[in-house]
Amino acid sequence: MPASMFEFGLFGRLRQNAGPHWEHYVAHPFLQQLGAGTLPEIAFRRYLTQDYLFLVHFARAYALLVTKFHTLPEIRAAAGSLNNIVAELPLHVGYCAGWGLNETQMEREPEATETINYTRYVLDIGHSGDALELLAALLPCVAGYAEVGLRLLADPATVMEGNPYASWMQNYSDQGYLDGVKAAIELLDRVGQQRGADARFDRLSEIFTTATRLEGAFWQMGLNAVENPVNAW
Ligand SMILES: Cc1ncc(C[n+]2csc(CCO)c2C)c(N)n1
Repeated sequence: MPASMFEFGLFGRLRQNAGPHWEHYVAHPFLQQLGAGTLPEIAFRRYLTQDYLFLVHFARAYALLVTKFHTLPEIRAAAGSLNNIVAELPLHVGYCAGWGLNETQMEREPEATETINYTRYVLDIGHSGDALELLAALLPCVAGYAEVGLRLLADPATVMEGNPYASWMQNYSDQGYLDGVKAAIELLDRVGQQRGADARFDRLSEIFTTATRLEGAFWQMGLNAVENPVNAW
């Protein structure tokens, strides 16, 4: 995927306006350790079990987006993303199975405050705003992980061989996933043109930047489990 995918259009402007919060998200120390293969397993387990719960609520947010559209191409695009999220879950279930955790146990894991903050924020934007505001809340998640995956693969400090997190990295640089991201960025542009994004940019940017900050906090939640394993499991 060319870098221009992330740098132009409405997404590019929102990303740019998020400034250091975006950089903190896509180059977080959690990711540097993950790429090097040195991330403590407890940090990754904390992240991944919470991400399972996160994705369940994110699927709900995409279902909400479907209801906000009135044309079949848009409905198809939102439903496609919903399907992609559901498709992402086997990766989580597979990792957790390796640690003796089955899906029922994952469902029962108490939600961390970081998970509640992020998912309920997005759902609140979805309930109180229109499709464009909801897309601004969803895009840091959808497109940010593509940037994360591509950066990790391009980083000379990344080690693939023997890295227990290699399949996680591959998942987010897979061509099928990147095609979905391109479609999501284009959908944001189209909906933005229809619904007056220029006049609403400040509010859209506030939403996008808040979701970006919540992504940074989500990685940090994983790292915090190293210092505080009592609350981690
Ligand atoms: C905290 C958190 N943020 C982003 C993603 C990545 N992600 C979630 S839904 C989705 C769309 C599927 O096309 C993507 C890429 C994640 N797993 N966890």
